[in-house]
Amino acid sequence: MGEKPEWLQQYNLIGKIGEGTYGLVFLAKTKSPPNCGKSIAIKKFKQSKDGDGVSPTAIREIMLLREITHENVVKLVNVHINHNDMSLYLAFDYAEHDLYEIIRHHRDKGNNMINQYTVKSLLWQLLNGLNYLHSNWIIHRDLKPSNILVMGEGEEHGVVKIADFGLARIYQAPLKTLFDNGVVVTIWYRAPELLLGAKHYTSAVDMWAVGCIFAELLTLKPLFQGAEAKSTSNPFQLDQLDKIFKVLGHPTIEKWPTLASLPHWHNDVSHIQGHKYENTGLHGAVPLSTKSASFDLLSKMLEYDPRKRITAAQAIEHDYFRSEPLPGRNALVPSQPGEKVINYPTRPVDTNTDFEGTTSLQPPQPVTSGNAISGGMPGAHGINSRSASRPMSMGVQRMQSQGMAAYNLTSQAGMGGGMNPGNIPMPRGVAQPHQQHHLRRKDPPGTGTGYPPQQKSRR
Ligand SMILES: Nc1ncnc2c1ncn2[C@@H]1O[C@H](COP(=O)(O)OP(=O)(O)OP(=O)(O)O)[C@@H](O)[C@H]1O
Repeated sequence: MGEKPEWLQQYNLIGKIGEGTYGLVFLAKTKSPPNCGKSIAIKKFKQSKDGDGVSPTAIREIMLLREITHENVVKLVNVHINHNDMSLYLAFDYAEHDLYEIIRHHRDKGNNMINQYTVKSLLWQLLNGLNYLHSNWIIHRDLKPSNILVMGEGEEHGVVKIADFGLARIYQAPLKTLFDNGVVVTIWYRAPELLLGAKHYTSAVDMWAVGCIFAELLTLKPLFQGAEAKSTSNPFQLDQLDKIFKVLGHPTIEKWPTLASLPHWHNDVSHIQGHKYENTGLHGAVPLSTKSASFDLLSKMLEYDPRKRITAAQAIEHDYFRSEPLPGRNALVPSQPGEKVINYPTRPVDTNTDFEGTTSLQPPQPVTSGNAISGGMPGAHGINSRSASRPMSMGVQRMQSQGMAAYNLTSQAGMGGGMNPGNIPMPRGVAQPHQQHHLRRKDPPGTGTGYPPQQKSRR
């Protein structure tokens, strides 16, 4: 194990909490005031095989991410670059839960459905955060249940935080390279225009993913669970399209005029255009009345033509959110008086893994302090079944990290080994337009949205 980097000395490293596309995620606690004992999630980004460092483009993007401040977007609190190997560490506010685990918890309890109030509150806050990101010209591009975090006990209990935003752009540059590694990423939430070969991402791809997640919250099952084709440099995923068409029917040129210009629409004519899909309909896949506001909203999120797909700004104004039960800030409170509070499992922590990813860090220790952790950490003595069956076990292999060109940090004034965003205020309470700190990029008008007034009392 190497020397503990100097910047890390401000934290007590507790252990590993997860592993994703870009690297490992650790739980740490701040040592000194004012936030002594506060839980922090530190992401260590993988090095490329060549040991390349952080690219100038990545640095620029990260500088922008530091300015993101919204109640429904996870806060990037610190950036560290390890000069020895030019590896990158991002420190985020810690969230105890995520939608992947919440959905799994309900499924494991015998398909015990998530209550309507919780579904609506989770969805509204997800859209609220997304509206903020889109307003700042940030497209997430990899929205899925494990990237949608929910705060544990404390002042922000039950508040949704979007994670991993902007990272796809830093590490995945052009769409094509996503597939060049010959490994597989989750495609269940991928929009049809991307599956059909569209070269550019628009914010509509995120809205498609939200539609898939909405349906999954309602049914506890992924809506379009395609089998991923491996080792292809081609984003065309026939099985995933097949799953979509089985539910929604074929897209047509009449309804989606630019369809004909998408490369893969022509590539496999016999499969794509020739196949007949019988008895299709979204109503068969979700337990919603076709006349309900929820069905209307879901259909608008799963609109084939990305230009007609509902935007986040439009969605938060939809009638679904204006009818009972109204959405609230704490999505995890019981929806009815007398209803039982659900104790979602806390994240297990592997205390045997250090920042190098392998060595024994310290003897296993109970983790009880800190404001974001509730009810102890059942997995504090090693990874338990919860993390063992993270998305990897859903048959999804991980994409390897992209190479990062070496970057001479000394040329960047003020970018030392530790870069604290400093005094960006974190809004407390429900995000209001005036509380949102927009990025330097140009903001379109009318972008911020608070809860509808009648919802403010709900906790
Ligand atoms: N700020 C955070 N607080 C608590 N847990 C987090 C935080 N950010 C990420 N995690 C958790 O760490 C784990 C790994 O996250 P990561 O984003 O690296 O991968 P992923 O979302 O599972 O997959 P991918 O990176 O491939 O999209 C997930 O369980 C995720 O919910």
